[in-house]
Amino acid sequence: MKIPENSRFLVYSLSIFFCYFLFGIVQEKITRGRYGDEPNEDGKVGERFTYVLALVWVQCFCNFVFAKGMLWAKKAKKEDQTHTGYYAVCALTYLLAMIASNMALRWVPYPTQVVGKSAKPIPVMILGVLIGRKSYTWIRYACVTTIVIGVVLFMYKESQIAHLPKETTGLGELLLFLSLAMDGLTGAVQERMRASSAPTGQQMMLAMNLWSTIILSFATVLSGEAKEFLHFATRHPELWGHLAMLALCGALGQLFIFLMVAKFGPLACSVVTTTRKFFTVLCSVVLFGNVLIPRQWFGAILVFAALFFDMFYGKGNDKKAAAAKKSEGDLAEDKKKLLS
Ligand SMILES: Nc1ncnc2c1ncn2[C@@H]1O[C@H](COP(=O)(O)OP(=O)(O)O)[C@@H](O)[C@H]1O
Repeated sequence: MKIPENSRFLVYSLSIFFCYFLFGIVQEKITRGRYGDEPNEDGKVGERFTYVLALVWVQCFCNFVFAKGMLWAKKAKKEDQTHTGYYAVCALTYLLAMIASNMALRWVPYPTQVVGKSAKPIPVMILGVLIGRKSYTWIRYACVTTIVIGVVLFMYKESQIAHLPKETTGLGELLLFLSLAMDGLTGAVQERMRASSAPTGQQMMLAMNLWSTIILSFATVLSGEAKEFLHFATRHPELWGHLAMLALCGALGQLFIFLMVAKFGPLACSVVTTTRKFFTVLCSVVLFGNVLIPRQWFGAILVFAALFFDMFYGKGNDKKAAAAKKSEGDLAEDKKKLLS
């Protein structure tokens, strides 16, 4: 049965929202919770889990196994012809983006990191044009920029930031910038894959996680984190249950991310993941009856207006822009042939 494009977009988006909502809860449990009942130096009971590289390794490995299982159960119509170099580069930029944004948390507070990362669609769009050879109309540029401005206005919280110590080394901001640049590069390489060999979501998921697992295996073993992680898991076996939950939500969420990237492109995917954070906060505002300040109302209106406008006017125009770019290219080619 052929599912209409709009319904498919909605199903993928809602699945991403749902899986990453659960993923966030389990991730918080692992990284902010305490394991065991031994008293600690900080006076609190229990040990904290601090093995970020190992945690990402587990996720990438499980995602790889999940994608392999999916492709085993239902073979793709054609072999994946994508250049291996694309996958290796993409896995590296994707990992660097994740590591940089995690490291930034040492210097900037969590709300700042979330607000900073909300700008993701902008580098994805710019590098998509500069490196990924994509073209967009001015309507799409305007809508995506408006969505990002709206989300930032909505999410920014002065109160939480004002209470933090003002040690502005600029390193946290630099890492956030680096992370955004890496997100942009990941999107740009994915655009090239789509244009050259159009792999399916499952094929992309399989290859990218294979490369990520390989890169991270070196990193976790060489840094000594693999050993420490295994000791921690042996001391606190309940961690395995939490990791299994995290891996399941993460693999399902990532499947829909890759289906979205393969079918609708990395820009659409980054808009969905960015608005996901906005909708999560909006839902909690509605559920807990929190009051919005005028700036947040304005931000929310901007997001909705730009999403609707883009839905009706953004898409068809991208095709026109691509066609215009192609005919410009053809014209230049004809001219060259005539002159030679
Ligand atoms: N274009 C993409 N390619 C591969 N994975 C992606 C892409 N976009 C998002 N993801 C995955 O989805 C997760 C959630 O994305 P997102 O909600 O934007 O969070 P973050 O701000 O941490 O990047 C990322 O950690 C990453 O694993």
